Amino acid sequence: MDSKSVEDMIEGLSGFHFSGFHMDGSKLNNIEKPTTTLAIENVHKQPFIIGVSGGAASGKTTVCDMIIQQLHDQRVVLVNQDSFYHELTEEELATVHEYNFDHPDSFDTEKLLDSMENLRHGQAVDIPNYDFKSYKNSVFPARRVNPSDVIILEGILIFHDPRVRELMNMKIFVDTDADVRLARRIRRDTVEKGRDIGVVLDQYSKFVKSAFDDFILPTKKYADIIIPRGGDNHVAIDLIVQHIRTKLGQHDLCKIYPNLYVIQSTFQIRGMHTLIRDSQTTKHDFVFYADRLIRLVVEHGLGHLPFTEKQGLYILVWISVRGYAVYQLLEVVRVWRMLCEHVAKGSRLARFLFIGKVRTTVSSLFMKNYHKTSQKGMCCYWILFSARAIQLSKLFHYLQERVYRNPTSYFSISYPHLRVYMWCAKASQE
Ligand SMILES: Nc1ncnc2c1ncn2[C@@H]1O[C@H](COP(=O)(O)OP(=O)(O)O)[C@@H](O)[C@H]1O
Ligand SMILES: O=c1ccn([C@@H]2O[C@H](COP(=O)(O)O)[C@@H](O)[C@H]2O)c(=O)[nH]1
Repeated sequence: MDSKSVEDMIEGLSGFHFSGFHMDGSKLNNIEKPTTTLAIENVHKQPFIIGVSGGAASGKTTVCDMIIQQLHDQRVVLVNQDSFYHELTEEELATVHEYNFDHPDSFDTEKLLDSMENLRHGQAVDIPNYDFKSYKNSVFPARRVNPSDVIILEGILIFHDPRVRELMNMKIFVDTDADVRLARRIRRDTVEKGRDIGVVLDQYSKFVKSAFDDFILPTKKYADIIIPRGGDNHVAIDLIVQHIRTKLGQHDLCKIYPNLYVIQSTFQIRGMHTLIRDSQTTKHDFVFYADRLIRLVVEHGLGHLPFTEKQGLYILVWISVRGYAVYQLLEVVRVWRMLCEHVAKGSRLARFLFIGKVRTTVSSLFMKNYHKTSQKGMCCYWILFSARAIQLSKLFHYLQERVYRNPTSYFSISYPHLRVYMWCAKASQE
C-alpha cells in the first residue's frame, strides 16, 4: 500500500485534515525497488567483524574458539594480532629480553589494516605466521585466509588504533584477574614455549604489567561487551553467539532492501512462530498468536513513520481497546473521528497530529493501577492533538460521556510542551 492510499483510507474514514501523518509520496516513489535476483548479484556481502581484546593469557583465544565452535554452520575465520608482530632486526634479536612485545609499536598495524580491508571487500589474504621462538614471521609459510561471513580479530591491542576499531561490528573485552593471567602465562610460556620462568617473570614485571595498565586496560571502554571469567562464562558466550546469528540473519535482506527493518527475534517471537506452524495448535490459539504477531509488525512499522518535530502544547490521549488487531485500529479511528467532529469542531486549528500504538509492557507500566493491559486482546493506542485545537474541558466531558460509557479513570501529567492525559477505558468487543 503506498503512502497516498494510507492517507486516502484514513481521510476517507474521518473526513478530517491530517497535519502530522504525512509521508513524502515522491520520496517513497523514488525508493529503488530492486528485483531480488539482480540485487543479490550486485550486493557485496560484508562480513560481520568481531574484535576480541583483553590482557595476555586472559582467555581471548579460548573465547574465540568457543564462539567459532557454536557458529559451526557459518563461515568464520580467526585473525590473530600476534601474526602482525614486526620481525625483529638482528640488533633487536641480540637484546631480545629488552624488547617490549606489549607496546602498540611492536605490531605492523598498517599491514593488519590492509589485510582486514581486503577481507572486508571479499578478497582472500595471506596472513603471516609469527614464530615465537625465532621472533620472525618468515619461518613458516603464510596462512591463506578466505573471505567469510564472520571475521574474528583477536589480540591484546586491537582496540588501540581507531581505524581498526572502526572496522568492527562488535567489540568484546575478556576481563580476567591479573593473578590468573600471570599464572596462566607462566604455565603457557614455560610449558608450551619452553621459556625460562625467570625470563617470563622478568618480562612480566618489566613490560607486560605496565603495558596492560597503560595501553590495554584503557581500551576496555571501547568494548560493547565485557566478559568476566573468559571461557568459563558460558552465558555471555551463548548471548554473543545468539546476537551474531541475529545479525547474520538480517545481513542479506537489509542490504537488498535499504528501507527494510527486521524485528529482532526474541524467544517470545520464535515461540509464537512455532505455535502458529504447529498442526496441533487449536484454531483459537492460532488466531490469538497470529494476531499478536501482526500487532508486533504494525507497532514496529508505526515507529518508522516519518514525523516533524513541533513546538507547542500537545495533548496525548491514551486509549485502551480490546479485540483483534484490525478491530482495534478501527476502534481507535472511530474514537479519533468522534473527537475531531465533536470536540475540535469549529476550532481553526483542529489538528490530529499522530496516532500510535504503545507497547503492552509500556502501557501496563503506566496503567498498572488502572487497567490490566495484559488481558487477552487488550492493547493501548495514543492520539496526539495540538492543544490549541481542543478545549480541554470539552474533551474530558466528551470522553467521559460519549466515547466510552464506563471509563475507569484518567490522570494527567504536565510537561512544558506536552500535557499527557492517560485515558483508560474499556472498549466493547470481546
Ligand atoms: N577458563 C580457563 N580455565 C583454565 N585455563 C584456561 C581458561 N581459559 C584459558 N586457559 C588457559 O590459559 C592459557 C591462555 O589462554 P588463551 O585463551 O590462549 O588466552 P589469550 O588468547 O588471551 O592469550 C591457555 O593455556 C589456556 O589453555
Ligand atoms: O615474541 C613474542 C611475542 C609476543 N609475546 C607476548 O605475547 C603476549 C600476547 O599474546 P597473547 O596470545 O594475547 O597472550 C604479549 O603479552 C607478549 O608479551 C612474547 O612473549 N614473545
